[in-house]
Parts: sequence; C-alpha cells; structure tokens
Amino acid sequence: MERPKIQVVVRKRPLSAREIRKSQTDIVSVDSITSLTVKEEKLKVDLTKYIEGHNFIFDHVFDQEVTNEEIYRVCVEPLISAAFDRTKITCFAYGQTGSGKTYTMMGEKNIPGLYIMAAEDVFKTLNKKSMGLKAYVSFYEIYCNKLHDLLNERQQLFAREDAKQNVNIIGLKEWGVSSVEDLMKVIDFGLSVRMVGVTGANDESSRSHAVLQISLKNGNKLHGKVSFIDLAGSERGADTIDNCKQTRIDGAEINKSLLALKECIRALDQDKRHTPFRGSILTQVLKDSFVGRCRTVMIANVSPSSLNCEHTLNSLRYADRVKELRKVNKPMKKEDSLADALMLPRQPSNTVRQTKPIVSVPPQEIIKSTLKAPSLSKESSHSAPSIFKNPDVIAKYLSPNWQAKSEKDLQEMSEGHERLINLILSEEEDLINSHRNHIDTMVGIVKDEMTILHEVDQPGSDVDEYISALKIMLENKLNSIKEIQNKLDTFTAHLKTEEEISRKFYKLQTEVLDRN
Ligand SMILES: Nc1ncnc2c1ncn2[C@@H]1O[C@H](COP(=O)(O)OP(=O)(O)OP(=O)(O)O)[C@@H](O)[C@H]1O
Repeated sequence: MERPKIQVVVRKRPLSAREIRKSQTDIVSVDSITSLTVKEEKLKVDLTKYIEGHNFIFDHVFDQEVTNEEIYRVCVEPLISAAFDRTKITCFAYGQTGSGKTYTMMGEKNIPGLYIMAAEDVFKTLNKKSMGLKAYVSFYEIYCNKLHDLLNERQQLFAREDAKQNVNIIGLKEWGVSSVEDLMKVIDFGLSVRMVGVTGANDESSRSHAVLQISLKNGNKLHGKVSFIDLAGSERGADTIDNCKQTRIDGAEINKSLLALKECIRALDQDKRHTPFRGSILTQVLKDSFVGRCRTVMIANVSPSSLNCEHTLNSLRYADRVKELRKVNKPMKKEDSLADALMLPRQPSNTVRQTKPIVSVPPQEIIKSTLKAPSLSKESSHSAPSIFKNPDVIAKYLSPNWQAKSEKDLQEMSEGHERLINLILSEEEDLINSHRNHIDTMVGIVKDEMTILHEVDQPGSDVDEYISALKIMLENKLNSIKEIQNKLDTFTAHLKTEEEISRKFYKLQTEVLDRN
C-alpha cells in the first residue's frame, strides 16, 4: 500500500521536575499507539466541577517514555530512501513553547535529535550507492518575517520567485558536507547562533521558525531534500493581543504562517491544483516541500501539564485539522456532538465526566441573569486584517475587461490574491472558533431553558417572568445563528472568489509568459 503523503503524529513530553514541584498534574493519557485523551477540568453553568475528556486519534501517538530514536524509526527513517528517489522529505515540529520541539528535532547533549539520525542514514546510503550525489546543508531562521542565515552571521536573506515559479533564497549559504561529524559541526555552529538570537533572550527562539535542510545534489541539480522545521511556539500567535506593537505584529505573522502551513499541507494531501504557499514567508520558502513528489511528517509536541491544558488542546486541534480532510466522510467527532455537549445520558464511552458539586445556582438566579445580560457569543466579532479592509475590490480582477498586459499587472493581481488568501485563512480560523462558541452558547441557552421550564411547572410560579426569559433566550439563539450564518456566507463567497481569481491568474500568467 502506498504510504500517505502526510503523517501527523503526537509526542507527549514528561512532566518536568519543576512542574512536579509546583503540583501540576499530568492531564494527557496515551490510550493506544494512535489515540490519546486530554482531561480538562471544567465548570458547568451551575458551577459544578467536572472533568471532560477530549479524545483524539492520530497516525501515531508517542508517550513520555518514547525516545527520539523510536520516533525517528517510526516517522522519518522509512522516508529517507525516498529522498534518494527525487522526493522532498519535510518534518515539522509544532507545539507551544517548552513542549519539546527542539528536543525532538535538534536533541540535547548526548541525546541525538531526528536530524542527526537522518544524516547518519543519508551518509550511509551515499557511501553505499555511488550515484554521484553530494550532500549540502543550509540552516536559516524566519524571525519577525525576515530570513536570516544561521550559517553566515545571521545575514538577512531574500526569497524570490523566478520565471519558472521556483522560489530561491538569494545568498543562502549551502555547506558541502561529507560526514555526519562535518554536519554536526556546521549545525552546532548554527544552533549556537540561534540561541544567541537577536536579544539573547530565550524567549526569542520560540518566536522564530528554524529551517534545517540537507540537499542531495547531482552537480548543481537538486536530486532530493530532507528538511527539519522547528516551528515558532504555537501560542505566540496569541501575542496579537499583547500591548507591545512589535510583539503584536510578530504574533500576527506567526499566526498567519501557521495557518498558511496548515492549508499548504492539506492542499498537498488532497493533490490540489493550487497550493496557497504565498500565504506567508514560511510557506513561500518551503514551496518545493508542497509541490511535486513530497512526503511530510508533522510532529505535534504537547506538554502534559494541567497548567497548559488550553495550549495542548489547541495544538491537538491544529494537528487534527491538518490531517482531518484526508478522510472522506469523517464521522462527527464525539467531542463535538451536541448530545455529548448537552451531557444527555447517551454518553460516549470515551468521554469521562466526574461530577463534583461546588455551588448550586437557584433557577430564579438563572432567570434574573438571563433578563439582565443575555449571554451571546463570548467572542468579539471578527475584524478583517487592516491590510485588507475592502475585500470586494479584488473582484475587479474577475471582470472580463481586466486583462494582464505585462508582468507588472500580474504582480499586482498576485499581491491582491495573496491578500485575499490571508483574509481567507484568518476567516477560516475565526469561523471554526465562532462555531465552537456558538455550540457553547446554544448548550448554555438550552440548559437555561430547561431550568425555567422546570421552574414554571412549580405551583405559584410567575408566568410573566417565564415568558420574558423565554423570549430573550429565543432571541439569543436567533442572534447566535445569524452571527455564524453571516460568517459562513462571507467565508464561502471569498473562497469562490479566490478560486476564480486563481484560475484566471494562471491563465493570464501563461499568456503573458508566452508573449514575452
Ligand atoms: N521527551 C522529552 N523528554 C525529556 N525532556 C524533555 C522532552 N521534551 C522536552 N523536554 C525538556 O523540556 C524542556 C523544553 O523543551 P524544548 O526546549 O525542546 O521545547 P520547545 O518546544 O523547543 O520550546 P521553544 O519553542 O521555547 O524553543 C527542555 O528542558 C527539554 O529538555
């Protein structure tokens, strides 16, 4: 059977001594080699405490005992031979700061990381097969949306797309290496440059994506490539609400790049004609990992600590979305089902709930609070990124009168298209988050409805109060549906525009290139 193009695996790290000292508990249980459960502590509307188990299934799940070597054997080793068969192999480490990305990719003192094991196998094969191939290594990082060469004094680099649509990184140093020892020296140097970073603070490394590539070349011609990408801390995307402007901008860039990455991997998996690699500088420089013959492994690293529950769930949801569309007609996930959310007696067996009453809120209070403050979506409404205030202007490119006469026109269209992709990426994430909030809102309202219904059944109840509360609850439901419906309509309209623009762009591009 053909190996899937994408493999999504999860690695749970052990609790650190510090976390144990601070009495943080392990909330991630690895149930089998493909599934895990996150036990989240939650409060019901009536302030009862309970544990909600979120179950996830991946291609492989590694627990805290698993070594880098075992991960290498399962995820990377089977792909190395493909690199000698003109395939681009890419391995991503994703996860929040401190979840073990660098430990996995680069290793630590006396603990080799995945890249070193891959290099050993690459050199073994090179020595065995005399194919006239030579190995070159490059190592750079993307920090504040700029490329820096870690093997050349952090010199700033620029990515350019040539006429054949290949993306080249101008000035990137590639070092010829002929043994693992050579390679280790070069990479240790790059790592030490990375650690120092711009300000020297450790915080900085989690804000950059590090890209380490081993290229196999026949003369000047690229034959195969193995890339290891230690991504920026996934939670850094949330820095968009930070007070400092620069931090906010960096956060937005990280967010954009992680969203674009997800889209590119999914496009690769679905053999889509169009890969939205222009969505960020990260996906742009990794373009050749998303087109043609490629194999990708995404390792989602998670912390087991109770304190990191939200980030862990976010990382797993992201990883789940990367692989989700591979399955056609995927059954509705248990954790999302309304019956589950409503806590009806038909509980799925993998959802664990331990109910511990703390305070019980009297039904009258629920009625009062409904009358005072109708609880709508928790989330603030989505606002488009400032770079794209009026998405409809892009529609001008679809007018039959608009034709690209020159490469400059094409460039203008491509930039408009890129802005539209950015908007779509953020809208998609917003829609999914809003949908989750919508379900929470609905569940909250249904529970409130059940409470007032129970209340009105009691002798001597106040029907007027019941009517007012019910009216508000129904209005809230309608508003919540309208809100999500509007987002869905806008999103699907933009998707349609993007597809049409993309089609027209490639047609015009061929015409312009043929003309010149
Ligand atoms: N599987 C593991 N076994 C033992 N220790 C681990 C493991 N994974 C991570 N650690 C330890 O956890 C700490 C954080 O790991 P690491 O630096 O790799 O995180 P990171 O995700 O790369 O963080 P950042 O995004 O900040 O660079 C390190 O001290 C590392 O030694």
